[in-house]
Amino acid sequence: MFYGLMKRSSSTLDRWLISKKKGDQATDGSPLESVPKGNESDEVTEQSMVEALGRLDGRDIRWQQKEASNLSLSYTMLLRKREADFVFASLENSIQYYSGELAQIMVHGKWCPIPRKQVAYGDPGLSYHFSGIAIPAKPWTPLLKGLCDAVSCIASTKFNFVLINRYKDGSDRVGEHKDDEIDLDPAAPIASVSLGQPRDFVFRHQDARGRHKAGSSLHEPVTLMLEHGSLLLMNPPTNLFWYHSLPPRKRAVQPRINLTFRKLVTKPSQ
Ligand SMILES: O=C(O)CCC(=O)C(=O)O
Ligand SMILES: [Fe+2]
Repeated sequence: MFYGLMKRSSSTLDRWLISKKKGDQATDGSPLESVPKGNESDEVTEQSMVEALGRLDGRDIRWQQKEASNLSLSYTMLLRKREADFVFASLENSIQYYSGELAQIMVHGKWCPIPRKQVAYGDPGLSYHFSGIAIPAKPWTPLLKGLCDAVSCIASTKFNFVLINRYKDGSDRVGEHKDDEIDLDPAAPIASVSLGQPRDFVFRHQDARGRHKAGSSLHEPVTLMLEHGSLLLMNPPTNLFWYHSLPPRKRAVQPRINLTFRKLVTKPSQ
C-alpha cells in the first residue's frame, strides 16, 4: 500500500521515493511491505512498550521521501497498530493538558483560546516560545522518554522537548505557521508522531500565499494523511520556506494526539 500520501502527482519532484533507511539511496515506487506482526496475543504493558520502543531503531524502517523546492519530508509507519493503540490510550489516561494562559495564543495582537489542547514535556528547565507564550516542559514520563529516545535514534537527532497537541475531533485544528522559532536548532528536523484519527496535513510554500499568489503555479501545496502510529520528519530547511497546517475536517470525528519532538537550543531558565 502507498498510504495515500499525495493528492496530486504530476512531476517527478512530486513523487514519493521510498528508501529502506533514512539517507539511503531512494528507490522509486515499489509497494511497501507490511510491517511484521508480533504475537497478537501478547499483552502490551507500559514496561513492554518502553522496551519495544528501545528496539524500534532495529526494525526495518521504510521511509517515503518527498522532496520539492526547499522542502524535505520523510514519512514512515513507526508503530504497529496495537502499539499505537496502547500509546494513544496511555496518553489519553495520563496527560493533563495546559489550561488558562498556557492554552491561549496571540493572533493579530489579540489573545485567543487555542482550537485544540496542548502541553509540553522535556529536559529540566526548557521552555518553548511561540505565538506570544512560553510553554514550559513538564518532566518526562517513562513512556514519553522512551518515545523521545526511539525517535531521536531513528532521526539521528538528540531531541530534548516534545509539544503535544490533542484534537478532540475534526473541528480542532492548527492554523498555517512555520516551526522556525528562535528556540529551535535550525539544523535539526522536527519529528512528528501521530496517533488516533488520521488527519490531512498541508504544506504551502511562502511564495504561494496571500499577495504572493504568483508563486502558486511554481509551488503546488503538498498534502499528507498522517496515519495512526506514523512518524513524519520535517527536515531542514523545510520550516524556513514552507508553512504547514492541520485544517478542520468535518468527517474526522475521533480524537487525535500529535507529538512534535524538537531540539531546543536556548539555555534552560533557572
Ligand atoms: O498536529 C500536528 O500534526 C502538527 C502540530 C504542529 O504543527 C505544531 O505543533 O507545531
Ligand atoms: Fe507546526
